[in-house]
Amino acid sequence: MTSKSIVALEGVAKTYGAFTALHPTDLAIAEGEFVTLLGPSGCGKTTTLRLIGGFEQASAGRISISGQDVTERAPYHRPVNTVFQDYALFPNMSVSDNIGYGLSVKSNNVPKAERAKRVGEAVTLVGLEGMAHRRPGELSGGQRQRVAMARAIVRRPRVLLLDEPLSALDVKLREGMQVELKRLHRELGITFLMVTHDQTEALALSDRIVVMNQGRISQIGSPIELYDNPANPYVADFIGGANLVPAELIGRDGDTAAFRIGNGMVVRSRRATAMREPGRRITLGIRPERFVAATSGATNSLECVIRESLFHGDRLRLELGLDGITMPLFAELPRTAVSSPSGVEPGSHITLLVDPDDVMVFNAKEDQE
Ligand SMILES: Nc1ncnc2c1ncn2[C@@H]1O[C@H](COP(=O)(O)OP(=O)(O)OP(=O)(O)O)[C@@H](O)[C@H]1O
Repeated sequence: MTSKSIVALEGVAKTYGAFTALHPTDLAIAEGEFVTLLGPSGCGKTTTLRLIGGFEQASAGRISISGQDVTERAPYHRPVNTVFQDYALFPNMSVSDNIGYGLSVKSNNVPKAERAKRVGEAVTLVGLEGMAHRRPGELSGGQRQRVAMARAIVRRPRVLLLDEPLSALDVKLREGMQVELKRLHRELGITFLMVTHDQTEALALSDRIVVMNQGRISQIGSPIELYDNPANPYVADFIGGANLVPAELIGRDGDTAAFRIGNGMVVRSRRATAMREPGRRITLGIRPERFVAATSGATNSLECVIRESLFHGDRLRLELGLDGITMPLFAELPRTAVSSPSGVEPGSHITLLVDPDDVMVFNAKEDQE
């Protein structure tokens, strides 16, 4: 753990009987960071959060918060607080009583006047002025979410744990609350650790994202690092999406390597500087939005058959067939890039080009990561 880490996991693992939900994991989170645990259902992100919160006991390893070993401590004796997915509000208590509850319990008995002051501040911070006397049943989903946030921050934890905090909200409200979360993080200056399976949310909010896969950390990085330089095909596909195509190295010309895909088509990449051995099998990654419509025969162009075209407002998402490649490829083009309506009819042909700087190259073995 570095001196600036506020949360540190060293070799932390969790097993349930014979099943390993979290393999031995190291993770260091700096004070004030907004870190997101991201991954598909079952990858171990909630387990990691619950281990830090103290709701699960680690099977191995050590968890430190603010430099203190809390591995054996109960949730209430850790300087963290959790916002739960379902908010877990008391239905018969007012908004202000819900928010102040944590301050009034025996182990954390804050004097009444101080309690009222802190609750008032929290109510203002989350924008619930005028609603302090309502019960949760008299609030909208977004307002209930704000109560849950206020209740978690009123105890002034060093670290706020957020378990899919926006998942109960509809899409429009979610976007609004994402802005709120970001603002709260900035104003409070405390460390946020959030779990989500929504990559857009993770990209929009986080200083760093921890991408998890099958109980292991697959990559940690800033949103830009993960999008621009994914370490493996799993991250490339999970963050932003990528066409992953098996390929074979033909040779290279200076900084540009040439690969064969499908029935002999050639794709060039400038992102494979170390690869020299012709015949080497790798996986190419091309993001759908990196394709541009081109004229036939251009360098690094692919002749594709349009299988399906989906209208996305200003963009079209095309499902494409390539000779000798069984799985479909996807391209996202500006609507204006496809001039005639018949150009997107299923069965019609299109030439797509990709810049060699945008062709990612992964070792084939990394497919498993
Ligand atoms: N109490 C438990 N007993 C047995 N297995 C469990 C228990 N809790 C979690 N698991 C298993 O551990 C794995 C990781 O679960 P976890 O809840 O951390 O996943 P997750 O990535 O948060 O997924 P989700 O987004 O669905 O919540 C899953 O396969 C899950 O079935």
